[in-house]
Amino acid sequence: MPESDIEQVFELSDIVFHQRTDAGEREERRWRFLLAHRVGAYDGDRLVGFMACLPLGVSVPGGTLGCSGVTFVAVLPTHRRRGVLTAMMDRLWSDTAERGEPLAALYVSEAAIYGRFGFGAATRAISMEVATDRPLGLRVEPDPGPLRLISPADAAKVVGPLYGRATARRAGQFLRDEQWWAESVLPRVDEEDEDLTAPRVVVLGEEPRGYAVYRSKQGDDSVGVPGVVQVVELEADTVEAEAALWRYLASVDLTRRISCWARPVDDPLPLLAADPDQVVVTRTWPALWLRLVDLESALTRRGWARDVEAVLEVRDERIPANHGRWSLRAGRDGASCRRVDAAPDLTLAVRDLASAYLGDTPVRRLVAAGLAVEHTPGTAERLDAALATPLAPFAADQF
Ligand SMILES: CC(=O)SCCNC(=O)CCNC(=O)[C@H](O)C(C)(C)COP(=O)(O)OP(=O)(O)OC[C@H]1O[C@@H](n2cnc3c(N)ncnc32)[C@H](O)[C@@H]1OP(=O)(O)O
Repeated sequence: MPESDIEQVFELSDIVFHQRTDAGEREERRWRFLLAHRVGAYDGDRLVGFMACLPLGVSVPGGTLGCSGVTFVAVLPTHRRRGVLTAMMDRLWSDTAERGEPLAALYVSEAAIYGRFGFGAATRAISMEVATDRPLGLRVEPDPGPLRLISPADAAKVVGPLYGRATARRAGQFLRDEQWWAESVLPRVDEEDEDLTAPRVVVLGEEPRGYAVYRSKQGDDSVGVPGVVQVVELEADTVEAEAALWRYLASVDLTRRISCWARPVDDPLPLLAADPDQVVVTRTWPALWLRLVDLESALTRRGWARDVEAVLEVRDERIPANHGRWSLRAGRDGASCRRVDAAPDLTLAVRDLASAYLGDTPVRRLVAAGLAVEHTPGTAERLDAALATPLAPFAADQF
């Protein structure tokens, strides 16, 4: 879709998402569309469908892979249920193959939409609330290093390497450049809640060992509304550094609550809290949805924790190049994956393989649910051991 049609995208998305994007906001949001591969569907000259595919890199066990970050999917209400989204998805598969991106990922508006296109929920996130009307007691000694607030403009330089290390440790994280830090992680205004302050970046240690990005909101005691610290992200090299950052966030004056929209399911804070009632996990939700667009490449270019050999029969109704039987030989020294006619050890749909790919959903659970069929007993267990990751997969970035 040509750049000159970006204005039409705003008109389309305002209708579809029931919003009004004024001229200033359009200017601020343009960067994403300029960065993206844009797929448009037209009726005459009129844009009736749109999808933005951001050229991203995502961490997988042992490395990073090219990944199309699909966002702003919209079809005019007058043109829905005629196959416009389906046609745009088909275009995405051929484009990503050309660009050499083996993966695509998205966040859903409605969970029922994307399974049919081969996407599976591949990471989960938790939302947490921390009561900070009293001191936050922790069961480890926080890192005593100095804390300093830095300008968001310096974030990429100062904490970028820390984020890079966190990305290498945990699958599902997206690579960032300076533009991504500035526009996506640290935009001045929060699109969801304009009462939140601009983001603050607090850094622990002269040689940074951890950082947190947060916004805050003034409370109103006269009506019993507490001031809130909203954590955007927090990364640290050690649990002591993590504890120091939580203690700081819990001690911000004139606030009585920390709210976190998305944290990894293995976030240590609920375990660290001396009073577990102070830290409440309010929700666990399927977060990033993944699509293995190039199955062979996706399977051979991730690291494997253990040796495994199996013939996988993968059902993929949308991408014929993936559909069929694959002999997977994987282990710590690498992996190969080639087409075979041999009898399968395990049969599953590509969307379910995507859910297992970053180590989130165990294949054994898919078998127990009747979504994968184990022809050779023990295959699911061996696959799970090989797919396992030390940390739960998680993406801090939303797009
Ligand atoms: C990653 C993101 O950007 S999430 C944001 C997604 N966008 C929205 O929710 C905005 C509002 N909705 C829309 O713009 C459109 O309805 C879309 C994009 C969800 C669907 O576009 P359409 O062109 O209508 O989809 P299309 O006609 O290709 O439908 C394909 C299949 O998906 C199904 N489908 C489409 N939307 C939905 C839905 N909301 N829930 C369940 N199934 C759905 C269709 O029924 C169809 O199935 P079928 O072939 O068995 O009949």
